[in-house]
Amino acid sequence: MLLGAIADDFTGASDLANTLAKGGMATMQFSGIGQEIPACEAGVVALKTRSVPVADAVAQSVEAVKWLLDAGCEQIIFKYCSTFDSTPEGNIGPVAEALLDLLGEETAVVCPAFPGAGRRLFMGHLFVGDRLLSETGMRHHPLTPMTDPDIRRWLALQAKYPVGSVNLDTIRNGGAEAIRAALASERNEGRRLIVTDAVADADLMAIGQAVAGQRLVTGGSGIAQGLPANFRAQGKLSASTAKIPSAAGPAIVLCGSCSTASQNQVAVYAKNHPAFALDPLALMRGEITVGAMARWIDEHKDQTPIIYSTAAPEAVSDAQARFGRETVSGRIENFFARLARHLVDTGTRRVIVGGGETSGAVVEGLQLPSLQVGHEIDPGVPVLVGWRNGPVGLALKSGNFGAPDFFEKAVAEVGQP
Ligand SMILES: Nc1ncnc2c1ncn2[C@@H]1O[C@H](COP(=O)(O)OP(=O)(O)OP(=O)(O)O)[C@@H](O)[C@H]1O
Ligand SMILES: O=C(O)[C@@H](O)C(=O)CO
Repeated sequence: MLLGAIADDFTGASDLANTLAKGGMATMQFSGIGQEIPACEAGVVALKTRSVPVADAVAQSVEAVKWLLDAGCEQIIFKYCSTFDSTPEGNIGPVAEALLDLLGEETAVVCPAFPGAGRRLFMGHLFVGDRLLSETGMRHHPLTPMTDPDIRRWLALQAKYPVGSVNLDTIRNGGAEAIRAALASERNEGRRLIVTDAVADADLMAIGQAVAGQRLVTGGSGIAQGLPANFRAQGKLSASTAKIPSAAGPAIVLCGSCSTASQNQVAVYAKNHPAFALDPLALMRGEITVGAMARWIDEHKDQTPIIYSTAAPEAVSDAQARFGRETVSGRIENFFARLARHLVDTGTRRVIVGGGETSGAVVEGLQLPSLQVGHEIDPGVPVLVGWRNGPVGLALKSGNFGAPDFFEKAVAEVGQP
């Protein structure tokens, strides 16, 4: 393995794995660490550290990076959300600093930009589409409300070392060489985490070139766009990547995401497929069992049904107020995980999941330690293949990613070699 990465959630991991695979690296996604490592050039460890206490996030991240270094990785990516999901305490700053210390590096770029998904960083300010981050729904995120679009200021709250920046003028006027000089100048001023602008893929390619040989790079999946070329230039990549195995058989769509994009995607898919709305209140009362759900799915399996807990914000708040946020989330995630395991053990071979936490629960429920990464379905969402009594095809969709017809496309593409 040449390039190793840790991602702070599961859909984020497959987003990054997708970028590396598109860049021509044979890429694997790992659920946690410690498993046997199949032959690959890039490996992305999916963690669930976005919203855990700072000390846990740091400890898990350091442990995972040590594992990647033992596997031979020359460069490490710390992948976080393209909307910089974090609180004034962390976890992005403290994890990045712990990794700088571990790797013996003085600086690392900080670049959440992902222009393909509308996330652009200009003069240190993060935009989603044409709005500043703090003017989008992210302002009201239940766990990581993003109330300041100035990533330099937000990161400075979390970081113990001074924060620096490289702006777009430098990138556009001088390319990789100017970026390297600007990073060196920031380092000489004692600034260690360097917020680096990028509004287009070409900016990310230039930054990628500039950070060749640096041990740590941090950002959204966009920051990885320029990295495979560095390894290719050194003749380290194999010319051909192995095809992923096909996974033929019944498919199921499971959506636990309540994002605006997911609500629309569920509505579009439900027009042409059997759809079961999982009522959290009925689930809490024990009125819905995995067995009964599986029987309903079996009756409709020829039409690839969708099971979703996706609901409008008022319904989500109502369920949370009655039972507590953690309890409801945990019950729904646990239900999806057990359902997925039951279905896969009884013949389902393709599983499409909406939502980062939901995806983490399902992959852990299916006990899939390693996933091969195939082609892209929509920006940031690749086809994956794991192994549980044979190949299992998957797509793990981040809440806000994907076109309105994402689920239909995923059903058509997941399982294809
Ligand atoms: N109807 C509901 N009421 C209360 N909680 C719900 C409901 N439906 C889903 N949830 C919970 O909300 C959370 C949704 O998080 P998840 O990460 O899966 O989606 P997301 O936040 O849209 O995706 P991402 O993290 O990729 O942006 C899960 O913990 C899920 O169990
Ligand atoms: O970067 C993103 O937006 C996604 O990969 C993600 O992390 C969603 O949770």
